[in-house]
Amino acid sequence: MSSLWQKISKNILAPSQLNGNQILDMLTPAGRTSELRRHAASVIMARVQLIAGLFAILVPLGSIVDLLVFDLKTAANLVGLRILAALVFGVLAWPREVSLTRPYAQALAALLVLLLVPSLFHLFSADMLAAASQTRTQQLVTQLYAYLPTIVLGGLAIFPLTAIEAALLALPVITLSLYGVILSGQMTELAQYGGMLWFMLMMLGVAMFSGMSQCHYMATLVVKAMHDQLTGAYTRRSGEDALALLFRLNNMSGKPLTLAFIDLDRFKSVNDSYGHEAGDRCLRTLSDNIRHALRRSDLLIRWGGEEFVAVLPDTPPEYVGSLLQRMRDMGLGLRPDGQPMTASIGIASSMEANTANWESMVQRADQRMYEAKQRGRDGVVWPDGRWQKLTPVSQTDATTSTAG
Ligand SMILES: Nc1nc2c(ncn2[C@@H]2O[C@H](COP(=O)(O)OP(=O)(O)OP(=O)(O)O)[C@@H](O)[C@H]2O)c(=O)[nH]1
Repeated sequence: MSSLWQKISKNILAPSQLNGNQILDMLTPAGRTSELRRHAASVIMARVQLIAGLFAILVPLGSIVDLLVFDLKTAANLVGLRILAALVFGVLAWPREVSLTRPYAQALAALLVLLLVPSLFHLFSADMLAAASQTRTQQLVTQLYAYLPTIVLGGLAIFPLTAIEAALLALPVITLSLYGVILSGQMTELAQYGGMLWFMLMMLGVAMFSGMSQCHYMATLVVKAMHDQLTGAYTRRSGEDALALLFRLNNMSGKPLTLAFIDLDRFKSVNDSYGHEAGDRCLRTLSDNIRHALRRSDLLIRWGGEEFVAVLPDTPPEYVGSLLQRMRDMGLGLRPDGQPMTASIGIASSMEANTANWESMVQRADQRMYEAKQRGRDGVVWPDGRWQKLTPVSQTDATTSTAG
């Protein structure tokens, strides 16, 4: 058993360089970050809408086959079912607002409806089709209808789903399909019945593997695209998206959102005197230290070269004092000459008058940071215009000893 596991880990897992956490992430969505969840939701929703749009057109067109192959009553019933299905597909394909609070649940619900429509179609038509299948052509078309749920399971393969999600979504499809088969009395012989089930499970297996590898690929891409390579903070672009979302969410719930615009002081001199590599190390240390001081719910965005924006949801400006205290206790890191790095900080709050959007918040925080520079650096300018020195001279030595 242990040699089998060794072979699997050496030949299957190792080449793809997956660690335990990544494998777990492909099995269950439990550990997904909110940004990954949001991204997966938008991919799933876009694909559901695309397929539903196609089906809304193609499903009614299939009526031609029904009218050519079956008697008028059966064909009319099938056309009725097709129109109903096309309507549901049309509703699914209709452009809609993405849920702000639960986009992932919304996407999975839409996907479940997409999967259930063909399965229900099969369930409601199976009995009627079995009774109406007299000729060879009719039997052939009926058999094709019986493969609908299997095709649906195969279609799951295009969605970035974890193994457990794919299995749970497949469960109602398989159950309805088997129920339809039993109901129609088409496949009473065990061999045929089992063969059908086996085929469905194979399709599900393929869909699970495809979904899992898409999950892994998506996670790798999202992390790479959203985070700055050097500092690990959010990139400006992904940070703006996250900030826009947090602004809306905090506004909706009436909670305050606070921004701290942080700009390293006299950073050019580090590059000029010690080189770009040393400057990069300082930026990494600064980012690590700020992130350590932040809470899990806060974001750090690298806004530009040595400028960072800390986004603090559900935080009134007066609570930012404790963040600054933590940053002060930890220090921002040391310059190559051993001196503590300092920063100028501007604070802005969503609770200030005339704060229509996040852009105006960033603009205010930026202006206040600039003001902090002009007032001597190493300090904070608050929304009420108050100026506060960040590292009192008497504490500089203590900061030096704990920093970096
Ligand atoms: N090493 C390194 N330097 C960078 C990076 N991005 C921007 N910089 C440098 O950051 C420096 C910013 O300098 P300035 O805008 O003049 O600001 P400053 O020297 O920090 O002075 P004040 O902001 O006025 O305190 C420039 O020398 C940039 O080249 C980076 O990714 N790595």
